[in-house]
Amino acid sequence: MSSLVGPDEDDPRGKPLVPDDVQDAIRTLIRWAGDDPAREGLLDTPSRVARAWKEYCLGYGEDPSVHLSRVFEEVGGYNEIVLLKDIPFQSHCEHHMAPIIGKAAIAYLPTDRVVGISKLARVLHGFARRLQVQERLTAEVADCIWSHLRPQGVAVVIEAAHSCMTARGVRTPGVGMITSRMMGTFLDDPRSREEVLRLMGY
Ligand SMILES: Nc1nc2c(ncn2[C@@H]2O[C@H](COP(=O)(O)OP(=O)(O)OP(=O)(O)O)[C@@H](O)[C@H]2O)c(=O)[nH]1
Ligand SMILES: [Zn+2]
Repeated sequence: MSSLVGPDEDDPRGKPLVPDDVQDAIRTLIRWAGDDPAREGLLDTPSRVARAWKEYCLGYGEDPSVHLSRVFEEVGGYNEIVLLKDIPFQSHCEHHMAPIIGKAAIAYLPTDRVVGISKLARVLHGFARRLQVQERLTAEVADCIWSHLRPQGVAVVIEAAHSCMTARGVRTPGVGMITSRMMGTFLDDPRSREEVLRLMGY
């Protein structure tokens, strides 16, 4: 029986098997789009597409907050903004399942503990590798850091291009969507907010 979780033991490259009904669904889509799923070039496409989608959606298999469980408390009393900016990410919009490609800036004002900076990017990717709207992605990243790190403030700004607007529909290339979520100090204190936005380059 085929399974999406285990490796394909017949395949030396260990690719996961794709269930027949998933492949059939992609064949139906190819046919509906106007091509012949039985032609040679498309024979392996259904399993490739399915595996690609499993990879785009890896976030469903993880709890991004686990990345924030390892904290460092010996930071020499550092209590200023920590900012990771220009973090590239990819997601897919839940309306069209089309790529969202952008960058994020994630900042927090620590209380008594910090996390390894790579973990902020891991949290972002954990939520981005799902079907999303940009507003929810922004909120989920900020809320996760807020509730698991308990800092004085969190600021997340995401800027992205939506392929559903550039490659189809309104077909307006070059347009960017910006979303932000400010929490704690960055929400309450205009000067902290200004400072973090300036450091982010906005
Ligand atoms: N707010 C928000 N809207 C999004 C996001 N991603 C895609 N959309 C929009 O979702 C909307 C879906 O609108 P619908 O009218 O249901 O779908 P549609 O007929 O395909 O719309 P068009 O894209 O205008 O052709 C579109 O306006 C998209 O631009 C997102 O992350 N946030
Ligand atoms: Zn879309």
